[in-house]
Amino acid sequence: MSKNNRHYHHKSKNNPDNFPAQHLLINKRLVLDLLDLARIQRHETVLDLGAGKGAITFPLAERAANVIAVETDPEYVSKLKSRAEAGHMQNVRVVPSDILQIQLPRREFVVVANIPYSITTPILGKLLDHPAVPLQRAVLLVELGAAKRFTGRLVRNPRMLGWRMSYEFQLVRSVAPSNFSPPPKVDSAILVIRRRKDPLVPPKHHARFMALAAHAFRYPELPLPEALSGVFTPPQTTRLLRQLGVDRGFPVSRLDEAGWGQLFSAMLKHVPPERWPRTPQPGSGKPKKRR
Ligand SMILES: C[S@@+](CC[C@H](N)C(=O)[O-])C[C@H]1O[C@@H](n2cnc3c(N)ncnc32)[C@H](O)[C@@H]1O
Repeated sequence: MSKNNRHYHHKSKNNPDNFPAQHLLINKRLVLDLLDLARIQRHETVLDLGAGKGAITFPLAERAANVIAVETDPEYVSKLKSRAEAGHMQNVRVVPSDILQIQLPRREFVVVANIPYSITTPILGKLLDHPAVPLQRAVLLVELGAAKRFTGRLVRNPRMLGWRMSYEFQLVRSVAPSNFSPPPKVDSAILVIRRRKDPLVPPKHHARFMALAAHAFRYPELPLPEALSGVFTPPQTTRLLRQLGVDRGFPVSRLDEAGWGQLFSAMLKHVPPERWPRTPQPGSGKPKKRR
């Protein structure tokens, strides 16, 4: 082992905080369940984000055309590489990078991963913020609390709403800490994310929809008419509420994705563009210094 490797060995094993969230999967049945849920097809490219020693990577390689295993811990990276070489698995590519820095495939891909829980939202953001990213499905192990938030009936933030307009989220089941080594302190869950065949917002209008959602969620507790004030006129709001089948006190956070789809189409159709909420331009929030 080189000096460098020894250093990392020491870092990752004796001081796990340097590589957080190294809770490796030890239940092979659970790995197979994840692969079954992902319905991998022979021609597909699959990403394993936070590949560890390859508990998911190598079973994936038996089913998919290409597997991209992303891992930052150099000790695990070299383990992954030697295992792929020893098994003559030419369809496994090990990418020694931070998940948040990688370039995602330009062609359709799937993700199956036991991700580092500490960066769950940034990972989902990378995968789901831009509908042009060709993610088809993701089967993820995440913290149970996070899975509940992503699948809950109430949506209180525009980013999550944006994701849910293009993807369906399903909490399949909870997973006990005993399935990992070392066991995490929290319960986990299998979260499945599937791209909608018909997105509720056409990708070309995504930025416009996000501006409307940001406007409406300024105060997530507000009833719908107040949340939409400044966009729809009072008579338009009355018609919209009737169309959605809700009353004037209905909180904006309770509107479901289909309701948001209707609301957004109504805006495009009936509201003149000068009243559509604008996405703030970078830097536009700060007043310019006077010379
Ligand atoms: C929960 S473990 C899962 C390991 C393996 N997939 C398994 O199930 O046994 C998460 C892995 O992600 C790696 N990791 C943590 N942060 C990362 C990051 N920002 N980019 C890439 N890998 C990361 C850790 O080193 C760890 O191996």
